[in-house]
Amino acid sequence: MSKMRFFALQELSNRKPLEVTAPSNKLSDYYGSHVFDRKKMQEYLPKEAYKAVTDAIEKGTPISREVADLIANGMKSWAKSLNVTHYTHWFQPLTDGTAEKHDGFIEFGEDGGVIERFSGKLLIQQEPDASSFPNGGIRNTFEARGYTAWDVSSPAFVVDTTLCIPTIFISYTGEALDYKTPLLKALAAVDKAATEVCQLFDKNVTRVYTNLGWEQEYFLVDSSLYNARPDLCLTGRTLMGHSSAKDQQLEDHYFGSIPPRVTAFMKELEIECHKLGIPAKTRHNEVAPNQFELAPIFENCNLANDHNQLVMDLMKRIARKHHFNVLLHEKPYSGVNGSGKHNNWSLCTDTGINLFAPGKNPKGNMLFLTFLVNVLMMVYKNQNLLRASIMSANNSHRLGANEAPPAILSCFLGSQLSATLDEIVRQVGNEKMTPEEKTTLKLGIGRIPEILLDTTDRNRTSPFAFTGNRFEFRAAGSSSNCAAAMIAINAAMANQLNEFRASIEKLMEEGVGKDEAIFRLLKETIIASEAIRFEGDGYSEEWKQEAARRGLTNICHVPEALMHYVDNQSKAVLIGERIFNETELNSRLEVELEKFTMKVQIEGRVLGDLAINHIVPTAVAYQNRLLENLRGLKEIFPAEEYEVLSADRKELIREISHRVTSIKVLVREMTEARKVANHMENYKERAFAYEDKVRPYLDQIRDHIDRLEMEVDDEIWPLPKYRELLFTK
Ligand SMILES: NC(=O)CC[C@H](N)C(=O)O
Repeated sequence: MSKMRFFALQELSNRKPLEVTAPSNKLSDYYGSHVFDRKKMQEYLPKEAYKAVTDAIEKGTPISREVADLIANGMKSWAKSLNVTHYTHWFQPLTDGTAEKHDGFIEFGEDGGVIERFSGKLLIQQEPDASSFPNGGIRNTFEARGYTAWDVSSPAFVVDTTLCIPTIFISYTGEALDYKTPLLKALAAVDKAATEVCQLFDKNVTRVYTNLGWEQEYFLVDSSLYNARPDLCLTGRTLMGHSSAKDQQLEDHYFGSIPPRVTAFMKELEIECHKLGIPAKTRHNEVAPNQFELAPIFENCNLANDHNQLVMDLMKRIARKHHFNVLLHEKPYSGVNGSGKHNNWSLCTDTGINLFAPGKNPKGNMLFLTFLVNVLMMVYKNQNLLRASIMSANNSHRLGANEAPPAILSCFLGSQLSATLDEIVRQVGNEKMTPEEKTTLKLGIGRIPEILLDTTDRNRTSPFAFTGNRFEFRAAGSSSNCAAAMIAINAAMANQLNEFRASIEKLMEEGVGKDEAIFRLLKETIIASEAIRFEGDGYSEEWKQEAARRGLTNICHVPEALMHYVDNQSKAVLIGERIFNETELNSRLEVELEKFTMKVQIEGRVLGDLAINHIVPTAVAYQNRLLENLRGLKEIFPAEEYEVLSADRKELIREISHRVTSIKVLVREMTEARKVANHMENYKERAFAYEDKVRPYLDQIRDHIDRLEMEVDDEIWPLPKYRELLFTK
């Protein structure tokens, strides 16, 4: 093993950036070339089939079997033009990735000869085995079979020689087993609720779309080094490793010049993204050494999320070509920045209004303020659901550490906008407002665009920050499926908007005018949600105390945070808005808890193995060399001098012994703790036991190993060190 580290370092010295050439100098020549978009549909589909697809996308009308056959045939013809041989339903089970099973177009024709066919039936629906994917107990109670069904709103695309059809994935009995199904429901719920609120202001609005712009952070590490670190290979993070003398202290990596091998990787990644119609736009070095970011232009949420899933997959594949491994884990290295996947979220009407951007007149601004204030209330009431939606074994290492938002939810608005809200509270009285009062208020509200233009500040420490025309949910983790956060946020927003509208209608029924009803309710909501507004440093210790005083929750314990998926408020939102039924919600919780348990279990096993089979033998070998040295010293020096000369080595031998013993004891105890937890019948108890009883050992064992790393001869240390992992370009 120890040789691996040195082979790896040797191999590295010969690496060169790969040559990457774009298919054309003009991006538009190949942008979307691998997507069955509207233009290609028009070209490859008969008129009636084209109309059926666009109707299905826009109005949700079902597609008949006959038409599906026509569409499938057209799709196949297009795919053949790209030398495609296989097709697959492409879906997003509750794992950390996507799923696909390729089938060839090959079939026997009537005369027994071989033909290539793709039927409407296969396009629309397929039946993978649901029991082999995480299903949170649904499979135990029902049949194992599952269905994948075509999501017409996301276009088919070609990767390599396979035609991929985005689908939802449900059980035989109709329960969602994926991220896409509830996401589509949450998007529909917020569409309906937001449209109804918009109609209080503007009857022309008939739909509200959700936009998502994600920012994918990641680390790259040379494949040779990666392969020499079993912990990286098996858990996605380093379970040990003393910090490098230099890491990100000098802040010299962020936005720095991108290393040539990385540029080559990024270029190829972007080309592949563009072929797939993924509007990749921004690339840069992130804060930690060897950390980078890719961000596209925002898109419709469902499509944006498919694209993010696709990008994560592309990254892994393209990185390998460039002799890199991409680390999507939220915290691959302790002590330096982790990786987030900030979700930029906005709502937009079919009349072209961004509901999180101030309007051109007081009326438009009232609409903006209404949505803004409802977001604050949504976050305030659903802090626990929002946290549950992004909490995981991985992300728990990131939250609250090295420039990542804390586990406390709060909203940053910027001081000016915040002051405007306070002003509304001040100006709206408890009595009926006079026309003059209303005019003054509206005038004030009318000034919002000017205010925002110059003064939208940024606050990197806020988990839910307003950034001028959208909100940025910064707590989401780099390896996660954005859908988890988007389901929670959009469902919660739908719920909040429904309540808001109901309250307005009630006031209006009681004879209060519409404007006044809105003002009053805005005031009430601003006051009620005040605790969630925070403009200061979200990383500071004071904020933790202040947040506690405000009654905000701060839950770092993973199972405890996840349990809030099923608290009363979360149920009111997720079941109330019909995103999940009771069974689905419980199964989701079970999947998340089990995922947590298994990740910690794997980490425990890997660490145990590395500690006992790699680190302890290395430490003992070094100790033997020290002993040898002592014996030599003793031979040639008089006793008194020997005592003086050998003192430090004796101390080191003692120290190494102490650490080796501690590691052995701790690994044994950790294994016992795992056994106890594994025997627990109930998955909730098991997850709690893993958090409370198993996980603490990981840090304790690591601590001894990291100290040994500083003591043992570098030449025999078996695992690539942080300085090598972080600084090799
Ligand atoms: N520059 C940045 O925005 C750092 C973000 C940080 N990597 C995170 O985990 O969220």
